[in-house]
Amino acid sequence: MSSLSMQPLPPLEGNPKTGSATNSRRPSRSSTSKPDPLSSIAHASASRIGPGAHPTGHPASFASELSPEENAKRLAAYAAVDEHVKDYHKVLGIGSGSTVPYVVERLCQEPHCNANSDRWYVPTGFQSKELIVKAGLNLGDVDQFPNIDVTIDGADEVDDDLNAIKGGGACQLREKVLAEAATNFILVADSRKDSKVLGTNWKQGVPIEVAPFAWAKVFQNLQKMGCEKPVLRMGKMKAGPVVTDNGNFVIDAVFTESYMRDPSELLHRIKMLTGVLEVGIFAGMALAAYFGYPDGTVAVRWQDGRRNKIAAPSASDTSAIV
Ligand SMILES: O=C(CO)[C@H](O)[C@H](O)COP(=O)(O)O
Repeated sequence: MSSLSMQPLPPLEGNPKTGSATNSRRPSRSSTSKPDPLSSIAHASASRIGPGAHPTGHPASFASELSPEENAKRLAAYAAVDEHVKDYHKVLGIGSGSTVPYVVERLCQEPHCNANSDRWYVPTGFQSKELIVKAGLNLGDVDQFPNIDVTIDGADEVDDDLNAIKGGGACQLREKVLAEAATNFILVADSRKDSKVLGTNWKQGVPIEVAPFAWAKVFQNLQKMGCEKPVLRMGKMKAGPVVTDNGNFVIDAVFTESYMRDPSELLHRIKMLTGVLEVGIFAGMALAAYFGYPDGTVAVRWQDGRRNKIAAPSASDTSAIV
């Protein structure tokens, strides 16, 4: 994961105890009225939605400063938003990782920003919640919006059939719920994630979210399935394992190529292990995947096998989208 997604973010405004975000510009209700079920949600303020909002934290002139890899992520994200988000879409799912900030960035630009005042954004975890709140967008949750128009998310690797490995950021449980809830689930990534068979470039294994007390049993069962060396993912700058946004552990499990050639079967076998909450194999879920290339082009692969390429924007186009 790039440092972009790992930048420490300032705390949310709002109730410091609950961590709930509030927008001070929202009209206040009288104290006699019923509690507002949406009071913990950051409401968009027209003045905060628009080209000025930069969820990535970059100033407006950052385009020329991006590395080719970062620019590739940005182009993929922009192309996906431009092709799949329509003004009439009122609920969007926002994924996790270092590519997704560019999705939010695009959504805060003309013409997309014009639809933001009555659109709800559902995050896949802490990071995307912060992106949504900091951009001044309406924050929702999947229990309010079990049907999402479009979810756009990153990927660790995508195979020829658009099966994906996700969970490099340990968000796969919420990511899968939002992928399933979406009418259209779209992946965005740089070209390094584009592969024929899962496990070719992503060597870390399949991320598996497990109930903490069950991790050793799942570990043992993964070994019985043929995973030689499952790894309990450990925290960085923290003693002990990574704890997900849902309070669980993650095991990364490498499987042989023959397993990886049938990701659907592998997903179902792992999911059946007691103690497993979700598996970072997204089989047959994505409608399309957008891969940005360092030369400025974007390759698009579709669920039905179609492929197309979006040409690199000209210098004038690039300045227009910043
Ligand atoms: O699945 C994820 C987090 O759980 C991410 O979407 C995935 O790791 C891709 O991240 P990035 O865009 O930083 O490469």
